[in-house]
Amino acid sequence: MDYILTTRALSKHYSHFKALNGLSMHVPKGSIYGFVGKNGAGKTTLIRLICGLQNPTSGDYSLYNISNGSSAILNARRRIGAVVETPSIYLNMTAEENLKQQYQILGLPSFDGIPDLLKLVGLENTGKKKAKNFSLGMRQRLGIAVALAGDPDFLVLDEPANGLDPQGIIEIRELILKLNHERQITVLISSHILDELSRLATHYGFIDRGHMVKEISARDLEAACRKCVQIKVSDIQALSRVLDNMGLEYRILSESQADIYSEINVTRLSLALVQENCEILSLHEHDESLESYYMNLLGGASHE
Ligand SMILES: Nc1ncnc2c1ncn2[C@@H]1O[C@H](COP(=O)(O)OP(=O)(O)OP(=O)(O)O)[C@@H](O)[C@H]1O
Repeated sequence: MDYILTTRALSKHYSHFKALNGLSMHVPKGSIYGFVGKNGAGKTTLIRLICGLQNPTSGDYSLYNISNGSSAILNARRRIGAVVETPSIYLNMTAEENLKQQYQILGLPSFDGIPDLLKLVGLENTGKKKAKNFSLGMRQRLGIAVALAGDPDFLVLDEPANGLDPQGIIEIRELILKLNHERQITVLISSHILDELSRLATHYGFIDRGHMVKEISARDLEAACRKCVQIKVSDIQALSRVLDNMGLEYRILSESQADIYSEINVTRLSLALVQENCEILSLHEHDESLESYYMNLLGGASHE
């Protein structure tokens, strides 16, 4: 797989405190990577390191396969657009003035791209309105427009939905999806709002106390979180025959247990099993959402 960002044993210590502790991370090209962790887990620290705002204590990382030890890392970083903590915008300026300012900072030859950029983030009709009079969602979108000024192919967003109202959250989500689908921009989003992330992310990295607990694709996570009915019976072969006859999808786990993935009619199933002299010993629904998957992971991590 082609990776935009990889880190190897990346650590950042503040005196004796390990904000990042041997972090290993892989952001695939074209992905929307949900970087998940509770407050203080080290998400912003990782972002600050890859943006070159701080140096690692040990370990290393690569952007576009260029190691942070190489002088070419400066060029690789130019391909990143980032909104870290709060959007870098001037509140006394309009959206257009903010973008002009950023174009000048980047030394871009003309302002021709600005109207398109304003349209892309849905701020084309804000005219003379200054950013201080924008809603939080509009400020966040302006911050993203500023981050997009250099035409990056890797966008890094630190908690982009923080403090936004439901409408603002939807607008940011749609913008991120558009950038990813239409412009092939790889996106790294740090967040602890799992429900929102689950609508976007193609990959996840779960971080706890500066350490990567698990990286998993959304597809694999969905399979791991798949809803099913867990059943325990006295005769697994009889169960298998009945489920085959009913055309249901299932997986045998042991001599007495199986997971049934299709929706079942419990009465019909139990009547059919009675015919086969097979007893149901237990039956319950298993639904592991992203939230509980995460809680289970962290529960596991805290006992390491
Ligand atoms: N300059 C610093 N000096 C000392 N400790 C720091 C410094 N910067 C960050 N930390 C600590 O490192 C830890 C990780 O911080 P970081 O900001 O990366 O967490 P985070 O996962 O982004 O959480 P949040 O969502 O709260 O921003 C925190 O405990 C924080 O207090």
